[in-house]
Amino acid sequence: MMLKVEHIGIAVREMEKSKDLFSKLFNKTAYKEEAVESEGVITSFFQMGETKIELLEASNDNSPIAKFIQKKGEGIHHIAYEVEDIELEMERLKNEGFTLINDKPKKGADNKMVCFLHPKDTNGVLIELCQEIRTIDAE
Ligand SMILES: CC[C@H](C(=O)O)C(=O)SCCNC(=O)CCNC(=O)[C@H](O)C(C)(C)COP(=O)(O)OP(=O)(O)OC[C@H]1O[C@@H](n2cnc3c(N)ncnc32)[C@H](O)[C@@H]1OP(=O)(O)O
Ligand SMILES: [Co+2]
Repeated sequence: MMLKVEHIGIAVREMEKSKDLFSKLFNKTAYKEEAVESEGVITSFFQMGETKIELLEASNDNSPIAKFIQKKGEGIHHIAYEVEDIELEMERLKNEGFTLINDKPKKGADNKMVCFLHPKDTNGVLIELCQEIRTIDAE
């Protein structure tokens, strides 16, 4: 079951410049900056009540963020939903006919396991599912 919008991902060219911009806009600083090598991204998170804004800069030319910005420019990249049990949700969505981009959950940022649904099945919106990594899961 999808619990809430966990974060909205925004693709940016220059993290420092965008962090300053969003810090001014939100009147608060990012609570975390984290590189996710496997995704070719550097992320910065702003807590916005129940949800977050995730800024994403490409850390290499093969990054999906580099390709996105090259094609569409900076802007909203994805919507992430928090789920209770990511494997169960992936199974449900696969049975509903959605295309899973990764067939197993993978380590994301901010202590989450994540998976993505292809935007061709979701009205052109890249959807990310995330489940908090609970210590028991990590053992
Ligand atoms: C995991 C760390 C962090 C976290 O929160 O924990 C992140 O969020 S990391 C975020 C970056 N990682 C990803 O986005 C992984 C999932 N994305 C992908 O696998 C690709 O970007 C994919 C498959 C969505 C597109 O890759 P492809 O090589 O096929 O690129 P194309 O430009 O050819 O795109 C094909 C088609 O999809 C449209 N597209 C691409 N990206 C998006 C997007 N973000 N939102 C909406 N639509 C998107 C693109 O326009 C093409 O459509 P077409 O009609 O053919 O032009
Ligand atoms: Co994300």
